[in-house]
Amino acid sequence: MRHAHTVAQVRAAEEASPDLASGVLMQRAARGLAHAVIDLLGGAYGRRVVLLVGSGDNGGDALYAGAYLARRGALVDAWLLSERAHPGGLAALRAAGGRTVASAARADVVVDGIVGIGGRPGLRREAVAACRALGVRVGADEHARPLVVSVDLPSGLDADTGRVEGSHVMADLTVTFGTEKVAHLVDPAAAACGTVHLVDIGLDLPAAAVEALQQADVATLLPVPEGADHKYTRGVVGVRAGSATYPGAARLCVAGAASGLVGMVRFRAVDGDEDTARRVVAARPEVVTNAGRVQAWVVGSGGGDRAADALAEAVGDGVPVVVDADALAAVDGPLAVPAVLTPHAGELAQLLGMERAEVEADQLSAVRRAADRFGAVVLLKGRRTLVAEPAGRVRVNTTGTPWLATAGAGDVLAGLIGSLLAAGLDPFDAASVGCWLHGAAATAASAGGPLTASAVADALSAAVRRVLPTP
Ligand SMILES: NC(=O)C1=CN([C@@H]2O[C@H](COP(=O)(O)OP(=O)(O)OC[C@H]3O[C@@H](n4cnc5c(N)ncnc54)[C@H](OP(=O)(O)O)[C@@H]3O)[C@@H](O)[C@H]2O)[C@@H](O)CC1
Ligand SMILES: Nc1ncnc2c1ncn2[C@@H]1O[C@H](COP(=O)(O)OP(=O)(O)O)[C@@H](O)[C@H]1O
Ligand SMILES: [K+]
Repeated sequence: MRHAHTVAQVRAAEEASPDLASGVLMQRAARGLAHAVIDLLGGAYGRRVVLLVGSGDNGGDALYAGAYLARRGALVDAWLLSERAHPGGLAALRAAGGRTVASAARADVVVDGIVGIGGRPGLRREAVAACRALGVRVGADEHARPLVVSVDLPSGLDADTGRVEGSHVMADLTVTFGTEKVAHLVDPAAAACGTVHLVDIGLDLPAAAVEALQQADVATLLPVPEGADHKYTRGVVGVRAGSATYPGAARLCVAGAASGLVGMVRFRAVDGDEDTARRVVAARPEVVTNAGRVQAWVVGSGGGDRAADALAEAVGDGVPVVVDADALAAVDGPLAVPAVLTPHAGELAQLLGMERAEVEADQLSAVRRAADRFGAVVLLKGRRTLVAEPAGRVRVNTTGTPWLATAGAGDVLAGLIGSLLAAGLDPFDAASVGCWLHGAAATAASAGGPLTASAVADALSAAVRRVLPTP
């Protein structure tokens, strides 16, 4: 599991550490930072390193790391952006042969130690000017540029929210200490961090504010059939998707549900259209269309106004339900059954009565608010899909590829989550395991190139197989 903590949690853990006063925490951080820079450059000797140094301990980390790099033969210049700089770090850099400069124009790597978790969002004018002089990307600028390594977090980001306000550094690599911060995982801030490398400095931390499943976590959560299981004990998922007007949505949602994680898939079109059902069975002969019990419903896209009736019928069965696409318009308060709502930003904006841009700018707070208001697990789809539950836990998904932004991919995801619910996972686990597998299948099927929703569905079983221990 990857964990992200808030600044307050990190500060409290640092205060409680016996290694704070002696400066040992900072030495661990600086050494980890220097090693990450050496790994990125493939060595230190003869490399031109420019440190951008602010007034606080973030600049101190950069200076101590600079001293370490200088001792290994790098040419290290520290551009001090404030009248104050960490005195111990500065002395160490000078003793190692590093210089302080008031300008610089060229570097193999720029180490961004302007500001870390002690900063307010946005960059000051002199910091922006220094970045521009070195070709460091600030926000959306695009120039020829050196590699940029940010210390703890790209300067100018808000550590705790995932929001971006004002200008900030765009990093290739962010080296962080003790734990990840919310900004490393949650978009749009996460998109500015590049690769995130965590250096363990020995902090004792409480439960995380945000977490991200890793393959080993998914392996422990996956429903796996046991010796005496039969198709009904493994779970039956019911799919209500598609209609005479939109038969494709039915096929895709069923394809997501039929990846083999449940014993059976039952199907009925949102409008009850028999021809849609015949086409689904023609494509997937294992799907059944007669009425019968299910352990979870997926009520999804392609049904227009009829989706409201389908959702009411599904809720009437008293089993958990995945509410996707057209069915989301029928949700105006908590449902009578455990539910996973799966909006994209536009649909979540409608659910909350906000603008889409507001949701995209503050995804974490929007998804938390929706989970609270609807008393349900809410999954906000995007590059970094968020899953929030009413009690406050949040997971962020880090698998996937931008090629996954393709029509029908959401239908596949809804079906997959429904199958995990029917197999017995709770809504929070079903939603977060579902989007992990969906992203992993997409990455494998894309192999760096174009993707269709059908190809994602076809890759699901293999994605599950790769997670399971080898027999
Ligand atoms: N403590 C520990 O054990 C460890 C700490 N560690 C490290 O310490 C870092 C936190 O250090 P910190 O608390 O000194 O704050 P920090 O982020 O350097 O900024 C402080 C100063 O910046 C300024 N400033 C504010 N906003 C700004 C802006 N927008 N743009 C520009 N400048 C701005 C403002 O000063 P001002 O200029 O206003 O006087 C403010 O006081 C943490 O991220 C990690 O790297 C690691 O070594 C692990 C062990
Ligand atoms: N930039 C991106 N990078 C990775 N995944 C993305 C990106 N944009 C969207 N996605 C994913 O693509 C899928 C799109 O789903 P959705 O918007 O519901 O499409 P549709 O309604 O056409 O099925 C979601 O799983 C979402 O998380
Ligand atoms: K920084």
